[in-house]
Amino acid sequence: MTTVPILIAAAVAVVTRAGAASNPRVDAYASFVGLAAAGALLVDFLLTRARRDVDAARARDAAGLSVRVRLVGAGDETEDVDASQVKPGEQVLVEPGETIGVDGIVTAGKAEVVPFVDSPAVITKREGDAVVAGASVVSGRLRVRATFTAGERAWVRLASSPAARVEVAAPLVVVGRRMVERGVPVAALVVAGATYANNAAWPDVVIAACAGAFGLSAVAAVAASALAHARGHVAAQRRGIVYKDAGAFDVAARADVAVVCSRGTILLGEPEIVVIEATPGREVDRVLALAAGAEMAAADALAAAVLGEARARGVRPENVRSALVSEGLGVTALVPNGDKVIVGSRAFLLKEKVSVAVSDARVSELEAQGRSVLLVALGGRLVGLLALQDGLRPGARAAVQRLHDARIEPVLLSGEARETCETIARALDIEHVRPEVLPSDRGAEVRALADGGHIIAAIGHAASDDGALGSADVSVAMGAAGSAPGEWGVALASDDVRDAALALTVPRACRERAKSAILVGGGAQAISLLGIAFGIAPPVFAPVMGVLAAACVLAIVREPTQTLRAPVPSSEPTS
Ligand SMILES: Nc1ncnc2c1ncn2[C@@H]1O[C@H](COP(=O)(O)OP(=O)(O)OP(=O)(O)O)[C@@H](O)[C@H]1O
Ligand SMILES: [Zn+2]
Repeated sequence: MTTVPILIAAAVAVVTRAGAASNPRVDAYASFVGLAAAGALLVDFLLTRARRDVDAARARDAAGLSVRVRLVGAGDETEDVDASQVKPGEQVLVEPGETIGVDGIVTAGKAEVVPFVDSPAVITKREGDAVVAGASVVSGRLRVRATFTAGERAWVRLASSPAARVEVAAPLVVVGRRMVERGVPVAALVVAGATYANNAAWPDVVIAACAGAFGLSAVAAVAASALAHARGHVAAQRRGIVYKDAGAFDVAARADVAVVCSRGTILLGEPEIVVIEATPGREVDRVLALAAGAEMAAADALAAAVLGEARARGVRPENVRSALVSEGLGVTALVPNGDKVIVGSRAFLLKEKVSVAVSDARVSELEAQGRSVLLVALGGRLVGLLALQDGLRPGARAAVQRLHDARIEPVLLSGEARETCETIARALDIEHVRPEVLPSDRGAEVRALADGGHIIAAIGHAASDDGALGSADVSVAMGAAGSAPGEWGVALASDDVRDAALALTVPRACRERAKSAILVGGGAQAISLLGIAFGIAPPVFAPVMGVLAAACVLAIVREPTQTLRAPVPSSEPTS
């Protein structure tokens, strides 16, 4: 973008000097050529130097993945090979102290794993979980079936092919680059036309056109915006955040609403029974026995809590048959004498035509404390209730704060009762809740949020929250890095909701800085173009402005944002 005008201007300078009637302005031509060449070289040097941190980080990432792995052969014997030689579908064994060399799904074993290179966390991985190359086993042993290998591994996928890099393929950068490419000839023509209209001699016209087309400011602006994207991507990767492609990075950067799925995302997903009550004339143990009998058919966290409580109290679950689970509502079953037992939400009991009015006040009270209430009915009558309390996950509050700071509106989406949801939301400083949404309705609920012209991100777990994740503009799937991509725009190697927030706020901050750089550089380009076209500024104004603009835009994108630099506490109080 800068070389052609310099070469043309140099040719003009040489020709006019050699000309019989030597042009008195040839010195001015020469100084433009000299300054333009020096400016272009200087800016190129500055850009290369500014990129060094990104290049170094990527080289480190790639190096961290070149490890030896134990490939499992046909007869279960293992063979030491280079990680890059493993093919998708093959299995590797990973033992304590070893790095997992491929992305994959755990097929056997259980281990404590550092989920990604440089991660401060240790999380448990077991059969069915996804792991990402670069993770390492602390204790235990894993067998992993490779999903992605060599240059397709999550950690290096976007860096290994130059065209796929976020800083090359990000829409903002692509548009900037195109504007520069198309703008240069236009600028040359405009300046040539304006100068010619002023009756200037032909060498003056050409030199002015070259100065007008000398797009150093614009080139620097686009390079700086690309650098902002590259830095954002590297910084996110340092937190175990994997973007599917540059497009996902861009949508994450533009999302202004984050739908947060509650259980397992901001709640621990380990509810405990804190209250069991029986209606007059009934026994608490009987209520628990009935609930536990029915819950044997359910497989979620609430069911696990009920069964755990029964076991802890030595209560034998009622012997039930024909159990029927209604997702997001409750369970029904038949006790031996044929009476129907119903365990579930207030809405579920109403649907099953059980009168719950007597418990309304108590249910509200418990829900106002943020508890989930399960009502228990037998033979069409309410017999008792259970209340469960789930803790907030470490970092939930910090994650919400981060979203607010980045002007991303968090929305809590949950199957829980309104009161319960609002209490949890209040504890986290979330204003908007979408309570009592059945799992099958979550996709529609997410789409409805997008109707206001918002760009919606959803944060949750791949298995339990796929309804919400699948309908968002960009989905952040926790703990999913290494699994088959294509499904989720963003996959986290960690299971930390703070990283989920960073997956949105980091690209957003980078995109903002990239935009500022384009504005500043573009503005400088316009000023030098107009100044030269109207004969207000001499041609050398263009390279001088270009160097200044380059210094400015590099400063704009240099500092990592606070979100990137702030040390993340490894734990915070959970209540
Ligand atoms: N196993 C169960 N037994 C009885 N009732 C249940 C059960 N599972 C869910 N429910 C009822 O359905 C409501 C919503 O549950 P759902 O599974 O949709 O949400 P959740 O898993 O509690 O949390 P999240 O909002 O993150 O999805 C619960 O509050 C409860 O009343
Ligand atoms: Zn807000």
